[in-house]
Amino acid sequence: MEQISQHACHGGTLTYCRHVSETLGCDMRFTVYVPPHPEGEILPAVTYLAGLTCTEDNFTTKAGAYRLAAELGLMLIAPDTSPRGDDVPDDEAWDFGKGAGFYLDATESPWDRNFRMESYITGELNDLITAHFPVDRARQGIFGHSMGGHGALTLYLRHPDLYKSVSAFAPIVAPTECPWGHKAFAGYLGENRDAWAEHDACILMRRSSRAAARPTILIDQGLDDPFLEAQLKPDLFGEACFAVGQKLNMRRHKAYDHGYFFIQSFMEDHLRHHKAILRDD
Ligand SMILES: N[C@@H](CCC(=O)N[C@@H](CS)C(=O)NCC(=O)O)C(=O)O
Repeated sequence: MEQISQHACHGGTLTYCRHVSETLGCDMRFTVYVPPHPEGEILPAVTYLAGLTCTEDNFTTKAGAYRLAAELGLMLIAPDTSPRGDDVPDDEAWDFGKGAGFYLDATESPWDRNFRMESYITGELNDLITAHFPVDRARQGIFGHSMGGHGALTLYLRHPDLYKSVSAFAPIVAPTECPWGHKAFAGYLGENRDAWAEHDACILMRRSSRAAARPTILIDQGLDDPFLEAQLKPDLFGEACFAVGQKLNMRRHKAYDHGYFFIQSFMEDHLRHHKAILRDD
Protein backbone atom coordinates (compact mmCIF):
# COMPACT_ATOMS: atom_id res chain seq x y z
CA MET A 1 0.00 0.00 0.00
CA GLU A 2 1.27 3.47 -0.89
CA GLN A 3 0.41 6.58 1.03
CA ILE A 4 -0.40 9.32 -1.51
CA SER A 5 -0.79 12.11 1.04
CA GLN A 6 -1.61 12.64 4.68
CA HIS A 7 -3.39 15.64 6.21
CA ALA A 8 -3.95 16.73 9.79
CA CYS A 9 -7.71 17.14 10.23
CA HIS A 10 -9.64 18.00 13.43
CA GLY A 11 -6.79 16.62 15.54
CA GLY A 12 -6.66 13.31 13.63
CA THR A 13 -5.24 12.34 10.23
CA LEU A 14 -6.80 11.87 6.82
CA THR A 15 -4.76 9.58 4.55
CA TYR A 16 -5.17 9.13 0.79
CA CYS A 17 -3.95 5.63 -0.16
CA ARG A 18 -3.28 3.69 -3.35
CA HIS A 19 -2.72 -0.05 -3.75
CA VAL A 20 -2.69 -2.78 -6.35
CA SER A 21 -5.92 -4.73 -5.88
CA GLU A 22 -5.66 -8.44 -6.66
CA THR A 23 -9.42 -8.81 -6.39
CA LEU A 24 -10.15 -6.12 -8.98
CA GLY A 25 -7.01 -6.49 -11.10
CA CYS A 26 -6.19 -2.78 -11.06
CA ASP A 27 -4.84 0.10 -8.96
CA MET A 28 -7.32 1.44 -6.43
CA ARG A 29 -7.50 4.50 -4.20
CA PHE A 30 -9.27 5.06 -0.90
CA THR A 31 -9.15 7.39 2.09
CA VAL A 32 -9.05 6.66 5.81
CA TYR A 33 -9.76 9.15 8.59
CA VAL A 34 -8.22 8.22 11.94
CA PRO A 35 -9.51 10.37 14.81
CA PRO A 36 -7.31 11.48 17.67
CA HIS A 37 -7.01 8.53 20.07
CA PRO A 38 -4.84 7.18 22.87
CA GLU A 39 -1.72 5.35 21.68
CA GLY A 40 -2.37 1.63 21.17
CA GLU A 41 -6.17 1.89 21.17
CA ILE A 42 -8.19 0.22 18.41
CA LEU A 43 -11.21 2.10 17.08
CA PRO A 44 -14.69 1.49 15.68
CA ALA A 45 -14.79 2.12 11.93
CA VAL A 46 -17.52 2.97 9.45
CA THR A 47 -17.14 2.47 5.70
CA TYR A 48 -18.96 4.93 3.40
CA LEU A 49 -20.00 3.73 -0.06
CA ALA A 50 -20.53 6.53 -2.58
CA GLY A 51 -23.00 6.79 -5.44
CA LEU A 52 -22.92 6.76 -9.23
CA THR A 53 -20.09 8.77 -10.87
CA CYS A 54 -18.27 9.19 -7.54
CA THR A 55 -14.75 8.34 -6.40
CA GLU A 56 -13.29 8.15 -2.89
CA ASP A 57 -13.04 11.94 -2.98
CA ASN A 58 -16.73 12.94 -2.98
CA PHE A 59 -17.33 11.89 0.61
CA THR A 60 -13.86 12.95 1.71
CA THR A 61 -14.23 16.54 0.50
CA LYS A 62 -17.98 17.18 0.59
CA ALA A 63 -19.66 15.22 3.40
CA GLY A 64 -18.38 17.31 6.33
CA ALA A 65 -17.95 14.22 8.49
CA TYR A 66 -14.54 14.57 10.10
CA ARG A 67 -15.14 17.12 12.88
CA LEU A 68 -17.72 14.87 14.50
CA ALA A 69 -15.81 11.67 13.69
CA ALA A 70 -12.91 13.20 15.66
CA GLU A 71 -15.20 13.96 18.60
CA LEU A 72 -16.83 10.50 18.56
CA GLY A 73 -13.58 8.57 17.97
CA LEU A 74 -14.82 6.96 14.74
CA MET A 75 -12.57 5.86 11.89
CA LEU A 76 -14.10 6.60 8.46
CA ILE A 77 -13.14 4.66 5.34
CA ALA A 78 -14.06 5.92 1.85
CA PRO A 79 -13.40 3.51 -1.06
CA ASP A 80 -13.87 4.17 -4.77
CA THR A 81 -17.08 3.02 -6.50
CA SER A 82 -15.62 0.67 -9.14
CA PRO A 83 -12.40 -0.73 -10.55
CA ARG A 84 -10.36 1.86 -12.47
CA GLY A 85 -7.73 2.17 -15.16
CA ASP A 86 -7.23 1.78 -18.90
CA ASP A 87 -7.35 -2.04 -18.73
CA VAL A 88 -10.78 -2.08 -17.09
CA PRO A 89 -13.78 -2.33 -19.44
CA ASP A 90 -16.17 0.61 -19.42
CA ASP A 91 -19.49 1.77 -20.83
CA GLU A 92 -20.33 5.14 -22.37
CA ALA A 93 -23.15 5.71 -19.90
CA TRP A 94 -22.55 7.27 -16.46
CA ASP A 95 -24.72 4.68 -14.69
CA PHE A 96 -22.85 1.52 -15.75
CA GLY A 97 -19.19 0.45 -15.80
CA LYS A 98 -16.58 2.69 -14.17
CA GLY A 99 -18.07 4.75 -11.35
CA ALA A 100 -20.99 2.31 -11.16
CA GLY A 101 -19.77 -0.96 -9.65
CA PHE A 102 -22.97 -1.55 -7.62
CA TYR A 103 -21.00 -3.30 -4.84
CA LEU A 104 -21.46 -6.82 -6.22
CA ASP A 105 -19.29 -9.42 -7.98
CA ALA A 106 -20.14 -9.53 -11.69
CA THR A 107 -20.59 -12.91 -13.33
CA GLU A 108 -21.01 -11.74 -16.95
CA SER A 109 -18.14 -11.22 -19.36
CA PRO A 110 -16.30 -8.86 -19.77
CA TRP A 111 -17.26 -7.35 -16.37
CA ASP A 112 -16.51 -10.44 -14.26
CA ARG A 113 -12.74 -9.98 -14.48
CA ASN A 114 -12.62 -6.65 -12.64
CA PHE A 115 -16.05 -5.72 -11.30
CA ARG A 116 -15.88 -7.58 -7.97
CA MET A 117 -16.63 -4.76 -5.57
CA GLU A 118 -18.37 -6.90 -2.94
CA SER A 119 -15.31 -9.14 -2.51
CA TYR A 120 -13.06 -6.09 -2.63
CA ILE A 121 -14.85 -4.06 0.06
CA THR A 122 -15.61 -6.93 2.45
CA GLY A 123 -12.37 -8.86 1.86
CA GLU A 124 -9.23 -7.33 0.43
CA LEU A 125 -9.84 -3.73 1.48
CA ASN A 126 -10.95 -4.75 4.95
CA ASP A 127 -7.80 -6.83 5.44
CA LEU A 128 -5.58 -4.06 4.11
CA ILE A 129 -7.06 -1.47 6.44
CA THR A 130 -6.79 -3.80 9.42
CA ALA A 131 -3.10 -4.31 8.61
CA HIS A 132 -2.28 -0.59 8.36
CA PHE A 133 -4.73 1.29 10.62
CA PRO A 134 -5.89 0.89 14.26
CA VAL A 135 -9.32 -0.58 13.45
CA ASP A 136 -11.34 -2.82 15.76
CA ARG A 137 -12.58 -5.46 13.29
CA ALA A 138 -15.37 -6.43 15.66
CA ARG A 139 -16.84 -2.91 15.69
CA GLN A 140 -17.52 -1.96 12.09
CA GLY A 141 -20.46 -0.29 10.40
CA ILE A 142 -21.35 0.69 6.86
CA PHE A 143 -23.28 3.54 5.27
CA GLY A 144 -23.67 5.07 1.86
CA HIS A 145 -25.52 7.22 -0.64
CA SER A 146 -27.79 6.25 -3.55
CA MET A 147 -25.97 3.33 -5.29
CA GLY A 148 -23.78 3.33 -2.17
CA GLY A 149 -26.90 3.18 0.01
CA HIS A 150 -27.84 0.05 -1.91
CA GLY A 151 -24.30 -1.22 -1.29
CA ALA A 152 -24.47 -0.44 2.43
CA LEU A 153 -27.85 -2.14 2.94
CA THR A 154 -27.00 -5.24 0.90
CA LEU A 155 -23.48 -5.73 2.28
CA TYR A 156 -24.86 -5.27 5.81
CA LEU A 157 -27.52 -7.91 5.20
CA ARG A 158 -25.13 -10.27 3.39
CA HIS A 159 -22.20 -9.90 5.85
CA PRO A 160 -23.71 -9.77 9.34
CA ASP A 161 -20.48 -10.95 10.95
CA LEU A 162 -18.59 -8.00 9.52
CA TYR A 163 -20.98 -5.03 9.82
CA LYS A 164 -22.89 -4.35 13.03
CA SER A 165 -24.56 -1.06 12.04
CA VAL A 166 -25.99 0.43 8.85
CA SER A 167 -27.50 3.67 7.59
CA ALA A 168 -28.13 5.27 4.21
CA PHE A 169 -28.80 8.55 2.44
CA ALA A 170 -31.30 8.31 -0.44
CA PRO A 171 -30.52 4.62 -1.09
CA ILE A 172 -31.58 2.51 -4.06
CA VAL A 173 -33.52 -0.01 -1.99
CA ALA A 174 -35.04 -2.19 -4.71
CA PRO A 175 -32.66 -2.48 -7.68
CA THR A 176 -34.74 -5.30 -9.17
CA GLU A 177 -37.57 -2.77 -9.51
CA CYS A 178 -35.88 0.35 -10.92
CA PRO A 179 -34.12 1.30 -14.19
CA TRP A 180 -30.65 1.81 -12.64
CA GLY A 181 -30.83 -1.63 -11.06
CA HIS A 182 -32.24 -3.37 -14.15
CA LYS A 183 -29.43 -2.03 -16.28
CA ALA A 184 -26.66 -2.82 -13.81
CA PHE A 185 -27.93 -6.26 -12.82
CA ALA A 186 -28.60 -7.34 -16.42
CA GLY A 187 -25.10 -6.20 -17.37
CA TYR A 188 -23.18 -7.58 -14.39
CA LEU A 189 -25.29 -10.63 -13.48
CA GLY A 190 -27.09 -11.58 -16.72
CA GLU A 191 -30.76 -12.47 -16.93
CA ASN A 192 -30.90 -14.89 -13.98
CA ARG A 193 -33.37 -13.17 -11.62
CA ASP A 194 -32.37 -15.46 -8.73
CA ALA A 195 -28.93 -13.86 -8.86
CA TRP A 196 -30.50 -10.38 -8.91
CA ALA A 197 -32.52 -11.16 -5.79
CA GLU A 198 -29.31 -11.79 -3.82
CA HIS A 199 -28.44 -8.10 -4.20
CA ASP A 200 -31.80 -6.45 -3.59
CA ALA A 201 -32.14 -4.97 -0.10
CA CYS A 202 -35.92 -5.35 -0.01
CA ILE A 203 -35.80 -9.02 -1.00
CA LEU A 204 -32.91 -9.76 1.39
CA MET A 205 -34.82 -8.06 4.19
CA ARG A 206 -38.02 -10.02 3.50
CA ARG A 207 -36.01 -13.26 3.46
CA SER A 208 -34.08 -12.54 6.63
CA SER A 209 -34.80 -14.44 9.80
CA ARG A 210 -32.84 -12.27 12.24
CA ALA A 211 -34.57 -8.92 11.72
CA ALA A 212 -35.97 -8.64 15.22
CA ALA A 213 -32.49 -9.01 16.74
CA ARG A 214 -30.90 -6.30 14.61
CA PRO A 215 -30.48 -2.68 15.72
CA THR A 216 -32.44 0.13 14.06
CA ILE A 217 -31.59 1.02 10.46
CA LEU A 218 -31.44 4.78 9.76
CA ILE A 219 -32.42 6.15 6.33
CA ASP A 220 -32.67 9.82 5.30
CA GLN A 221 -34.41 10.82 2.07
CA GLY A 222 -34.89 14.28 0.56
CA LEU A 223 -38.35 14.94 -0.87
CA ASP A 224 -36.98 17.16 -3.68
CA ASP A 225 -34.69 14.35 -4.85
CA PRO A 226 -35.21 14.00 -8.62
CA PHE A 227 -34.55 10.25 -8.41
CA LEU A 228 -37.07 9.57 -5.63
CA GLU A 229 -40.04 8.21 -7.58
CA ALA A 230 -38.41 6.33 -10.45
CA GLN A 231 -35.22 4.96 -8.86
CA LEU A 232 -35.15 5.08 -5.07
CA LYS A 233 -38.65 4.04 -3.90
CA PRO A 234 -37.92 4.09 -0.14
CA ASP A 235 -41.48 3.00 0.73
CA LEU A 236 -40.67 -0.48 -0.59
CA PHE A 237 -37.96 -0.84 2.04
CA GLY A 238 -40.31 0.46 4.73
CA GLU A 239 -42.81 -2.25 3.77
CA ALA A 240 -40.12 -4.97 3.73
CA CYS A 241 -38.85 -3.96 7.19
CA PHE A 242 -42.39 -3.83 8.57
CA ALA A 243 -43.13 -7.32 7.19
CA VAL A 244 -40.27 -8.92 9.15
CA GLY A 245 -40.23 -6.74 12.26
CA GLN A 246 -37.04 -4.82 11.43
CA LYS A 247 -36.73 -1.53 13.32
CA LEU A 248 -36.36 1.30 10.80
CA ASN A 249 -35.96 5.05 11.30
CA MET A 250 -36.88 6.41 7.86
CA ARG A 251 -36.90 10.21 7.75
CA ARG A 252 -38.25 12.21 4.80
CA HIS A 253 -37.03 15.78 4.52
CA LYS A 254 -38.93 18.54 2.71
CA ALA A 255 -36.87 20.60 0.23
CA TYR A 256 -33.69 18.49 0.25
CA ASP A 257 -32.35 17.12 -3.06
CA HIS A 258 -30.00 14.22 -3.88
CA GLY A 259 -26.64 15.93 -3.41
CA TYR A 260 -23.95 16.37 -0.80
CA PHE A 261 -25.61 19.48 0.75
CA PHE A 262 -28.39 17.07 1.77
CA ILE A 263 -25.87 14.49 2.96
CA GLN A 264 -23.84 16.94 5.05
CA SER A 265 -27.05 18.26 6.65
CA PHE A 266 -27.77 14.89 8.26
CA MET A 267 -24.26 13.46 8.58
CA GLU A 268 -24.16 14.13 12.31
CA ASP A 269 -27.16 11.90 12.98
CA HIS A 270 -25.64 9.07 10.94
CA LEU A 271 -22.31 9.18 12.77
CA ARG A 272 -24.07 9.26 16.15
CA HIS A 273 -26.27 6.34 15.02
CA HIS A 274 -23.20 4.22 14.22
CA LYS A 275 -21.31 5.27 17.34
CA ALA A 276 -24.24 4.30 19.57
CA ILE A 277 -24.40 0.79 18.05
CA LEU A 278 -20.61 0.30 17.88
CA ARG A 279 -19.99 1.43 21.44
CA ASP A 280 -17.44 -0.47 23.49
CA ASP A 281 -19.47 -2.46 26.02
N1 LIG B 1 -25.06 11.96 -14.05
C1 LIG B 1 -25.41 13.00 -13.20
C2 LIG B 1 -25.96 12.56 -11.86
C3 LIG B 1 -25.02 11.75 -11.02
C4 LIG B 1 -25.33 11.85 -9.55
O1 LIG B 1 -26.25 12.54 -9.10
N2 LIG B 1 -24.51 11.18 -8.77
C5 LIG B 1 -24.67 11.24 -7.35
C6 LIG B 1 -24.77 9.85 -6.79
S1 LIG B 1 -26.17 9.00 -7.50
C7 LIG B 1 -23.46 11.93 -6.73
O2 LIG B 1 -23.16 11.73 -5.57
N3 LIG B 1 -22.75 12.75 -7.51
C8 LIG B 1 -21.52 13.36 -7.11
C9 LIG B 1 -21.60 14.55 -6.22
O3 LIG B 1 -22.71 15.10 -6.01
O4 LIG B 1 -20.54 14.93 -5.67
C10 LIG B 1 -24.19 13.89 -13.02
O5 LIG B 1 -23.07 13.42 -13.16
O6 LIG B 1 -24.39 15.07 -12.73
